[in-house]
Amino acid sequence: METVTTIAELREKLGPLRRAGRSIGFVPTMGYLHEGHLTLVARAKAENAVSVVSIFVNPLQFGANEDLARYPRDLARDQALLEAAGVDFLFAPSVADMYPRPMETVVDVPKLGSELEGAARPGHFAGVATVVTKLFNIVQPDAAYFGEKDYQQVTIIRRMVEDLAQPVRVVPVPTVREADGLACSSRNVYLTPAERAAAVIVPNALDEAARLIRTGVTSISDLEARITAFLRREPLAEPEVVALRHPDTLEAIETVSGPVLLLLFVRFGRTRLLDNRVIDISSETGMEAA
Ligand SMILES: Nc1ncnc2c1ncn2[C@@H]1O[C@H](COP(=O)(O)OP(=O)(O)OP(=O)(O)O)[C@@H](O)[C@H]1O
Ligand SMILES: CC(C)(CO)[C@@H](O)C(=O)[O-]
Ligand code: BAL
Repeated sequence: METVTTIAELREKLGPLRRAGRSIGFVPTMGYLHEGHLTLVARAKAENAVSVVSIFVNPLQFGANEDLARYPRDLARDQALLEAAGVDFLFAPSVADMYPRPMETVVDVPKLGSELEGAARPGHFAGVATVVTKLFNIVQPDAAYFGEKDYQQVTIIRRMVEDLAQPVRVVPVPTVREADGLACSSRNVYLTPAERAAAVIVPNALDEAARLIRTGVTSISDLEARITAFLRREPLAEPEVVALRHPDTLEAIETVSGPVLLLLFVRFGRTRLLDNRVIDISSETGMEAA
């Protein structure tokens, strides 16, 4: 694996490979890698001739009071993991290389980006869309791999790619979980042991929602209230977003009449955990009694 730290050097390395017709698979990350990231990497490697992973903690997507400064970083450990995974190129640029002067240009998907996580983090998704567009322009991948854990993010990126005809195939990858069901996330390291133990309530709430829907609860407001109450049974959990939405458009719906997306943002202390599940009772087995 080669670690490349400048845009110019990466372009120099990838240009001949692209011109030789070798497909490039790209995994953008903010580092501090875990099994979720490594699953995206495995897909990118399996489906492309050349694999590129970026590690860049993007200041544009952090609000003034967020965790940019303390976001976990360990480049040496990440390099060892990516080397072992057989990645071809790690792109780890500095902020000065990505943003030599303040950005005047912004890519925004304002409607999808201003609600749910976007309502709690104003400007976050414009920061994501802008850096992902810039990374796509630098890497020019054939395919880019994103985790479904960040469901709103991948929905926004798919829409951006469609609207702007960006020549990239966006590949969503299912959420990878720890043994107790908690979604792998770099921010899990912020949790105290008590918060980590309590966090299992989040995947359990996804199961509870599926159970309620299977037993015939169809009112969205009823379901949201019952899932919020379920989460509140855990004293360390502070539910911030409990939303059932249309899985493709993220639009609000009133009743369950097909597949529905449950999005959860739950705070434990200062740490916000994300999770989600598309619940489709027509494809779920094991009907339960109410
Ligand atoms: N558990 C997971 N399963 C699959 N993909 C994941 C998982 N966690 C993160 N990803 C994906 O990895 C990519 C890089 O994400 P990022 O580096 O922000 O990691 P993260 O664990 O989501 O970090 P954070 O804790 O800051 O949310 C994103 O596409 C993200 O959706
Ligand atoms: C896609 C991304 C790498 C853009 O900075 C980031 O939002 C992330 O890690 O999910
Ligand atoms: N959603 C992953 C990146 C972030 O939280 O800023």
